[in-house]
Amino acid sequence: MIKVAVCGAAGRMGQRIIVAAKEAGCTVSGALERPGHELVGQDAGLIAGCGALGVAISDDLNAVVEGCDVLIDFTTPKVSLKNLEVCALKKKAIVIGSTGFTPEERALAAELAKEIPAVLAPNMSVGVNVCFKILKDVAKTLGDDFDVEIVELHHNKKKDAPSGTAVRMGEVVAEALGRDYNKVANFHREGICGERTREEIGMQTVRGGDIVGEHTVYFIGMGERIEISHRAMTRDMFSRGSVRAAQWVVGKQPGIYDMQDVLGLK
Ligand SMILES: NC(=O)C1=CN([C@@H]2O[C@H](COP(=O)(O)OP(=O)(O)OC[C@H]3O[C@@H](n4cnc5c(N)ncnc54)[C@H](OP(=O)(O)O)[C@@H]3O)[C@@H](O)[C@H]2O)C=CC1
Ligand SMILES: O=C(O)C1=N[C@H](C(=O)O)C[C@H](O)C1
Repeated sequence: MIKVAVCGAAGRMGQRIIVAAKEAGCTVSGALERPGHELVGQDAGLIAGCGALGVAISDDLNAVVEGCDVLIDFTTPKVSLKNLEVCALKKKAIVIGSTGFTPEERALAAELAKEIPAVLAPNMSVGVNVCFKILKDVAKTLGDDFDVEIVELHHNKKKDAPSGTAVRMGEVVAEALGRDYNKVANFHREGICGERTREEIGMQTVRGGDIVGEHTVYFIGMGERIEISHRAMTRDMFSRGSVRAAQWVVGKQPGIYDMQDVLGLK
C-alpha cells in the first residue's frame, strides 16, 4: 500500500485527490497547504468530505515529503518546482498536475527530475490523453490544407490561460505538422489584424461560471471541418488519474514522465 501525500489539499483538485486516494486503497500520509492557510491543522479527510483520516493539513513541506512515498501536487508552477526540489533531495517520487509552466520552468522541472521519477501532465484524464494520440494522426493526415484553431472553456477561478491541456494540444498538432508551437501559436486577434496565415494555430480562451474543462480542436478546410472535442463533467477522472499515476511512478527510474507513459499510449 503506497503512502500518498497531497499538496494543495484544500483546493478544488486536492480535496478530490484525497477522496480518490482513499478509494484506491492508498494510505494518505500527509496533506499540505500554503503556510498561513486557514485550514492548517484541520483533518484533511473532513475537509475533503470523505470522513476523518487522522491526517492534519500541514504547512511543513519537509516533514510531509519525508513521510510519503509519493507527493501529488496540484497547485501552481512555482510551488510545484519547490516541491520537486524537496522531493529530489529526499528521493521521493512526485506527480505534478499544475499547469501554466513557462518553457524555462518546464526545462527546470526536467532537470530536477533527473534525480527522481516524476510525472508531469497537464491533464490526467484518459479521454484527453487519447485525444492527444488521435490529434497527432489527424494533423499528420490532413497536413497543411486545414487551418487549426483550438478553443478551451474553464471556470471563472482558473488562473492560467490558455489551459495546460490546450497548450499541449497545440504542441502535439504543431509537431505533427513540422511547426514550432512557440512561433505559430496566435493568442490574440483584434482590429485589422490581417488574413490568417496558413501556419498559425489560433488559441482561444473562454472563462465563466463552473465549467470544469472543455477543449475543442478545429481542423477547418474548404467546405468541411473536423472537430475533436473533450468535455469534463466532473474533476474525478483527473483525481483518479493522478492517483493512478502515483501508483505507477513509485519505483520507476528517475526521469520525467507524462500520462501517455502511465496509460501506455506511447
Ligand atoms: N493535470 C490535471 O489533470 C489538472 C490540472 N489542474 C491544475 O491544477 C492546479 C490547481 O487547480 P485547482 O485545484 O483548481 O486550484 P485551487 O486554487 O482550488 O487549489 C490549489 C491549492 O493549492 C494551495 N496552495 C497555494 N500555495 C501553496 C503552497 N505553497 N503549498 C501548498 N499549497 C498551496 C492553494 O491555496 P490558496 O488558495 O490559499 O492559494 C489552493 O488550496 C491548476 O494549475 C490547474 O490548472 C486542474 C485540474 C486537472
Ligand atoms: O484548472 C482547471 O480546472 C483545469 N486545468 C487543466 C488545464 O489547464 O489543462 C486541466 C483541466 O482542463 C482542468
